Amino acid sequence: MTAPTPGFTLGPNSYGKSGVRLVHVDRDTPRHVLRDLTVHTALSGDLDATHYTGDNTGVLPTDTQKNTVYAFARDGIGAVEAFAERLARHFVDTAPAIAHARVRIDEHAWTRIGDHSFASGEGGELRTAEVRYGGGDAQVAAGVRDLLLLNTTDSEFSGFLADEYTTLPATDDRILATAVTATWDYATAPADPDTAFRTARAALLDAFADTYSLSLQQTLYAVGERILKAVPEAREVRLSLPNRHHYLQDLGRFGLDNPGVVFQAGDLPYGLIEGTVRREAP
Ligand SMILES: O=c1[nH]c(=O)c2[nH]c(=O)[nH]c2[nH]1
Repeated sequence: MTAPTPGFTLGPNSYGKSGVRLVHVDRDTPRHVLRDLTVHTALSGDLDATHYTGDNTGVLPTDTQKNTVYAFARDGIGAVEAFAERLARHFVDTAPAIAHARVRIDEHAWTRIGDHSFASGEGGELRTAEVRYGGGDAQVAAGVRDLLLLNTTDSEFSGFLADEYTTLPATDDRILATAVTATWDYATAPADPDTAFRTARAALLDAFADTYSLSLQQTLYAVGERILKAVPEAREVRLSLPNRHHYLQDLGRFGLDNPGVVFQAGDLPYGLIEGTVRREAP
């Protein structure tokens, strides 16, 4: 379809429902299982008409997309990656104008405190999944967001470039703290996405805990490499690591020493260290 006004054209576009809040209770046994998800859908395809003329023939409403999330949840959810893929395939395979679907899911953790009682997960960590489907194989990614990690020692930062604006002192012992966002793409979908997720998360934690860090960049690489080693299906890991600075407080004013005991947790600004670690073709 041609654009209504010569000289202008529609660029890439998508539409969907963001923030679909879904809570699922499995009551099959007295020990209930609680799942708490936020689902985001984004569809694209042959949608020139709605943009150019308001002809909505090909538009599957975002309200319908939201309803589909709830209807599909009635059968159970399973791994978030699998649930996202079910939805993505449905939208593309049933809506004629829709050629591509991206479904993202954030899973909110609840900690069991009884058969039907739960407490909120610590630190607000989310498990994330993202599926892109355009016919053929789905592309599946998994990850975590806001996973708070902190090492009280085994972290240095020195030897950096210094110019006339540099005031940062070199340190051979600092707190290293971050809120990890990590996403790993699967080259082939793992047979058991929950096990793959747990393996990747454990590798991430181990790498953070046992890497003697000379920079957060070095830690980023170590974490990414450890995930790729632990999960053979993972092809690439993308990491975003805010440096949650902790400032040693000068207690000399009060006649007190401070051998790495009392810190101010910084807020803004923060360093943001981001990078991708890839598996090379053999
Ligand atoms: O691990 C670090 N990497 C940096 O690039 C950086 N820059 C900075 O001021 N502190 C740090 N820490």
